[in-house]
Parts: sequence; C-alpha cells; structure tokens
Amino acid sequence: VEGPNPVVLEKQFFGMSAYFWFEGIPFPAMLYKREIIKESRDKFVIRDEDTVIVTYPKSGTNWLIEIVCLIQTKGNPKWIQSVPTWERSPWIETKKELSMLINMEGPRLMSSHLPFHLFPKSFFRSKAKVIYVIRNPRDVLVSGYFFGRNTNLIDNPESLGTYIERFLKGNVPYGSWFEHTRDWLSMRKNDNFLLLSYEDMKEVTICDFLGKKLEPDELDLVLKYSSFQAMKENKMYNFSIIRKDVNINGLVLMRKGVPGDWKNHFTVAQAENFDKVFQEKMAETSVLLEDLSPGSPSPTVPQSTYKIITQMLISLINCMAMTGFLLTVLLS
Ligand SMILES: Nc1ncnc2c1ncn2[C@@H]1O[C@H](COP(=O)(O)OS(=O)(=O)O)[C@@H](OP(=O)(O)O)[C@H]1O
Repeated sequence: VEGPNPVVLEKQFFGMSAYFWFEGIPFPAMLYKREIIKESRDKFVIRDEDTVIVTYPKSGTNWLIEIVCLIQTKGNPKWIQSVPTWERSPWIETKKELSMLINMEGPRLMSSHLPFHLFPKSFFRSKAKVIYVIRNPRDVLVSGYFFGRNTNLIDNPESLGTYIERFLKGNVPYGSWFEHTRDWLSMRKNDNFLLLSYEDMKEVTICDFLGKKLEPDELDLVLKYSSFQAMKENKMYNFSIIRKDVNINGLVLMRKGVPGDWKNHFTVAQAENFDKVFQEKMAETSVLLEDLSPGSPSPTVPQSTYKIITQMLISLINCMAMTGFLLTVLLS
C-alpha cells in the first residue's frame, strides 16, 4: 500500500500534475521513478569515505554543494566552473545520477532530498558523513512557491495561500518539512552528522567536519566563489543548461538568496497560523523559529543553551575576579 489514494490526492492537491506516492511521500513523476527511489533505499551502497549533502528542497542545497566543492579544491574555481553541479555531487534518487554514483570511484560527494525513512539503508551501517542544512521553513516555503510557479515540475500553485495550506499538510514534493526536519534531527548527536543552518553557513565548521585545513586566503576564495552573485553567474549551476521543457516562465534558481524574504509575502494572519503549526509540530525538538533568523547561532545548540553557557562564563569570571581581589587584600 503506497499511502493515500494517489488519484484522489492528485486531484485534490495537485491539479493535473503527475505525482506518484511512495511510502507517504509525493514525488514529481517527471523527475523521479518509484523503482529508483526503492533501489536507492534498499540496494545503493554508501561507503565509509562518502559525504552526503541532505536537505529539504529549497534549503540551500546547491550553495552547500558549491562550498564543499570549493573546499576540496582549496578555493580554485576551475572545477565548479567547468562541471555541472549534478555531476560534481550527483543525486542519490534520480536514475542517471544513481548509476553515475554506482560507477564512481574514491570518496564520493552526493546530494539528496530524501526523508530519513527513504534514505539508503547502507548509510546507517557506515561511517559516511552527512551534512544536513536547515532553513527557516517560511523562507523554504516562499522559495518553493516561486519555484512552483515558474516550472512545470510541480503544478502551478494559484496563490501563496493555497501553497501554505499544502505545505503545512505536507502535500508538496518530498512531503512535510516538519517530519523531514524532525526525523533527520534525530541524528544530531552522531559524530558523522553535521547540522548547519542556511542563516549561519560557516565554511570553517564545514572544513573541520570534513577534516580539511585551509589557509585564510584559500577560505577567502571559497567565500568569493560561493557568494550569491558568483553562483548566479556560474553557468554550471544556474539552470541555463537544464532541460527547456521543465523551465517555463524563465525559472531562476538564484532568486533572492536572503533570509527573511517571507516577511515580504506572508500576511500577519498567515504568519501567525504558520507559527502555531510550527509550535505544535516541532515541540519535541529544541529548534525555535528565532534560531533560524539572520545572525542566530547554529541550531546544533539551541539559543537557550548559549544563554546558559554565557551566564556560566560570566559567573566564572566574576568568581576569578573576586578570588584575585581577596588574594590581593590578604597579601598586602
Ligand atoms: N550562494 C548563495 N547564497 C545565498 N542563497 C543561495 C545561494 N545559492 C543558492 N541560494 C538560495 O537557495 C535557494 C535554493 O535552495 P536549493 O539549492 O536547496 O534548491 S533545490 O531544492 O535544490 O532546488 C534559493 O533561495 P531563494 O532565493 O529564497 O528562492 C537560492 O537563491
């Protein structure tokens, strides 16, 4: 049984677009095949030396791919400017790229939007590394909405209001943001798992996790070539070389690239309703919407923990100052 009746759901939520459901998750049929999703989960072998970039769609996947590739070349842009993103970091869940990965030697970099329960089983027996990027879901939603309007990969949502309803119910490609995030966050204590946020993408943290040591000038190059503007100009990423049949209305992948754009699109009522659902669905995790705003610390450590650590440090400094003062008084 493949979850809810696909025909009914398709009519109800997706108009005429062709979707198929696999284990409760809707996939656009133009890009994916049921048997490949199954094969990648059950048969694809992830090796200890591999690194996988995992995200819910529209969370900054391609940005991270660019950063990791640039870290590997120590900031030299030759590779990212001559090889398309999907060949540098092939997708686990698409046919052509899965076979590319199977035949690839050495440590592989790969990408995936798969939810936890559909991820290759072999990963959980391996030492391979996963980097998971989380982005403010209100920005993920807005990014996905504009993507949907300009491509026929998913059907054209007629209004933001309709799209918000679908998003909150998980009736969007790759299913519910809340479940995707909650399930993947269960890995956050594992050594081979790095949690990053779009709002606080730190190259140095990524280098440390990957065991790469870059000089400051090399890191500057990584920053330079992974900037929004540089990526917008890089033909190997910006969709100008993608199939024309999926690109309607002049789709741009590099749309705005800023945190907080949701504020320009949500009404007050829509924002309040979104926050209410967020509180209900994310209650068990320590992730707060405020943690996913510009300048927030990485969600690996919730803000409350930062506050406690800061307070402890202040107390320690006060204590040391007091000890110093007492010693001075006693010795004088
Ligand atoms: N370098 C850089 N800096 C800042 N932001 C960037 C960068 N590269 C990509 N982006 C933004 O990431 C959004 C697309 O996310 P994904 O790459 O995950 O998309 S996809 O799901 O793989 O299609 C999409 O977000 P929106 O602009 O909000 O739509 C991109 O603009």
